[in-house]
Amino acid sequence: MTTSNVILIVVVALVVLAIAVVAGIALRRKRRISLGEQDETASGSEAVKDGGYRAGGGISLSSGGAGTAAPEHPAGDRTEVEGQPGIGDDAAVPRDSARRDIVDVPLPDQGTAEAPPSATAPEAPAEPEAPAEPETPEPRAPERPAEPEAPAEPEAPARPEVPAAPTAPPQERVEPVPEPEPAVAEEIEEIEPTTGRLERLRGRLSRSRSSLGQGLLGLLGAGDLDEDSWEEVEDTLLLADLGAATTTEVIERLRGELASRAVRTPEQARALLHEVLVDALGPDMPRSVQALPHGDPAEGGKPAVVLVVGVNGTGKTTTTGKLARVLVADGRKVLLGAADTFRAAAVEQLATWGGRVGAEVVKGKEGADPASVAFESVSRGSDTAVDAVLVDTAGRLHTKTGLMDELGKVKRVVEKKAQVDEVLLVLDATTGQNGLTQARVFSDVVDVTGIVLTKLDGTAKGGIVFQVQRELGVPVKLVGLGEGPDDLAPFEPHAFVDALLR
Ligand SMILES: Nc1nc2c(ncn2[C@@H]2O[C@H](COP(=O)(O)OP(=O)(O)OP(=O)(O)O)[C@@H](O)[C@H]2O)c(=O)[nH]1
Repeated sequence: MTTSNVILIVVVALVVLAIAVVAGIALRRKRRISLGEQDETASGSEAVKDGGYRAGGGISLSSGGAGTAAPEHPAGDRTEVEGQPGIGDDAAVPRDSARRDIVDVPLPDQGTAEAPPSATAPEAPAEPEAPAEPETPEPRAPERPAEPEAPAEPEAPARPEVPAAPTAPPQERVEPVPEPEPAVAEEIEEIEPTTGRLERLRGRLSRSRSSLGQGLLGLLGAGDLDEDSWEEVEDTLLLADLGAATTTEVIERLRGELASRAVRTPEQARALLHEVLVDALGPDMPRSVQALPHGDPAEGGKPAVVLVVGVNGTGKTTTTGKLARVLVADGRKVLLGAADTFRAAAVEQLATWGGRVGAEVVKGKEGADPASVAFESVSRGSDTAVDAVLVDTAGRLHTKTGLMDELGKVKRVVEKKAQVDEVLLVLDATTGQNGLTQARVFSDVVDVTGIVLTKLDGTAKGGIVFQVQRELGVPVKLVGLGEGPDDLAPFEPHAFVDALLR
């Protein structure tokens, strides 16, 4: 072999080696996204919006449409339908798959005497059948025995929903409620304007902001994103309670967009993250609270009816009181129905809220039938031409079939008198996944139309907002950000994400 041949072979070998090295680097670059270098000229990036928590308006109020229907589910799939979902449990089950419907479980009680809506209402004849269970709810603890899960065959037809004759009373038996006391004319407090509340309360989200917002920005802005980094992003989202399905969706979008948009700077990453998170919050979902009357009540219009439901201690009474303040601040006349008859203190608590804004409160005796209190509240509200009747119901464990049936009955009885415009489910954001399980059961029983997520000021898991909407297909309409009387804010996806990423 000549010297020139040897040189040729060496040169060829070096060229092949160089090609291999260049190809390897190129491949590796493709898998990594570098955000470390400043590259202001990178194309496709959008101007970074200032991350201010700006709530454009106050709490949006509207009149209910004809019949209150649960909103369409925004996601194609619904995950984790039974029990406690686990991390990584993303088996998709269609939302409309068969589910146990608690409303359809017939109650054994057969009494049908309607509570007279007012002293002048005609006496309702009681049906001869004896009630199979006491109508009066027992005190909260111990709960009354749960009714059988499955309907007993022979009892199914014994409870028609439609009265036999036009003059017949509603089929639900409700007990009379004493005449309501006139509103206590206390000094009416000054109420904070509803506009800009999210801005004012932004700091209350600091725990979620540091764990979710800052955590994500730290990861995305730190530099090269390899597989380990993406796993950390995933963990951050899961720990903030976004849920498996939303987490997967967010990560897939982030990966795709980061690659295709040539995002290079932390600011660009922040803008992208903002966009992806807002989109995951369904910014177009209807979020106005349907608490405005149908026509002018002074001229025969009907008041709006809002039911406030949820498990014990989530903040129902507080939210009812806060919402009353929002309405009064909007110049509305409000009546509060204290249908939480389990706990005398709850009635007094609501009466205090009512007194502070000059709203009449309809109360039942402790242990009275909550359906009759709700019915009387709506009757009284119509008679006194209020704009909105807000009915606070007792906290009930979603696992207690009897209590859930009772809630279904409250709604059905109210519907004999007026359309229920809004059913607000109050969820405690600090309870995480358990809140979702509750939400599903309540949705089945009373067609929840809006979520109020309370105690967001006390949790690092603000991501529950994403999951709750996805799972239920019901918009979060209001958020509770403190115990103060005006610490209730409208939920606005843009402002919320701004606050998280600031
Ligand atoms: N930090 C914080 N506390 C809240 C919020 N909303 C309600 N709370 C507190 O939660 C506690 C329970 O509130 P309630 O309104 O009594 O709850 P409830 O659901 O009516 O309770 P039950 O009638 O027992 O079912 C009270 O101490 C409230 O001040 C909130 O947004 N943030």
